[in-house]
Amino acid sequence: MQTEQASKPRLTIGTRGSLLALAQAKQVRRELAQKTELSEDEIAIEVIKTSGDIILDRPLSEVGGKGLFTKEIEVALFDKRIDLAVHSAKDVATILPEGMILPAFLEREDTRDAFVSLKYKSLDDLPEGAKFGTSSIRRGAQILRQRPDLQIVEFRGNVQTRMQKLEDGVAEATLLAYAGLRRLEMSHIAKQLIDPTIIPPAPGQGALALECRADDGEVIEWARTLNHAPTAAKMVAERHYLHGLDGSCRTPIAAYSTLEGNELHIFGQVLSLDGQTVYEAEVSGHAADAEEIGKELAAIIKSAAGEKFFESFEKRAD
Ligand SMILES: NCc1[nH]cc(CCC(=O)O)c1CC(=O)O
Repeated sequence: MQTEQASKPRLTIGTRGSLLALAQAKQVRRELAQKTELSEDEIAIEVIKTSGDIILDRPLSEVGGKGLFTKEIEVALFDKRIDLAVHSAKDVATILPEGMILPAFLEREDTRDAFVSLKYKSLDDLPEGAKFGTSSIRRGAQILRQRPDLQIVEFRGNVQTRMQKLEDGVAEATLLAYAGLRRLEMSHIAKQLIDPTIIPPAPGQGALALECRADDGEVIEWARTLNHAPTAAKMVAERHYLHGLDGSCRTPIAAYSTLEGNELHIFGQVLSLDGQTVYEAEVSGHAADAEEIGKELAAIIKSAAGEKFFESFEKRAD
């Protein structure tokens, strides 16, 4: 672990060490310095390795499980080695460890997935049977739904590693969160932005979540200055929807929510791994009822798909 700046910081932010995670932590430090009495050099950034960063040689769906990219950071929060964790909201499990809260969600970036390829301009443009790289079961299922002829290949690692894999011919194309590309100033590598009404993103995609100890009043107050209420309403709906479906990261689950005035709308999609079975539904309501809206969407999809459909994912070998 390394600590950047500040010999005696007033606040220590914990983050994963990827370029994307560091960019996100620095954005939070910058915004805290603008909106609170803290200055940038009073805020340290501590890099923490998570199991998701360490276990790189196995498919993500096998390593799976909740909190793969967050657990070690939460342990550091608990041990008071850090005071505030910055996460990609889509990596945060729907149930937090005892004593932790999410005091704020930052304004959401573009939620869409981006099609990235060296040779091809769009998903439709890929030749018959081409190799498509992704370790996300959601993206794999959604791609196979659109293009059953494609061959899904395992594709782990950070954005730079995945670009190298495209160069090496491991796959002809991949999908990456456009928000991540923008934060890395790499949005130019996106060849096509995917329509979220056809391929909805992962719940939480594109938003940053802050996590801290539930009894740390000062940090909660600082963190709340960064909260973006419309984003928070969408996160509440999307996270309750995911929880209602038991988002164990082994079921392909997607959601796309929008907010017009106080009217919150959420579209949910659940697929079989091969993309051949798809359940979709949508629910609208007042943003203040975000929790109920998310739960209702999960209940509708759950009853349409049936318990057996969800159990089939849990039983897959580890
Ligand atoms: N699972 C890894 C992960 N977690 C968050 C992002 C992107 C950034 C975001 O959604 O805010 C990514 C990479 C990707 O999906 O391309």
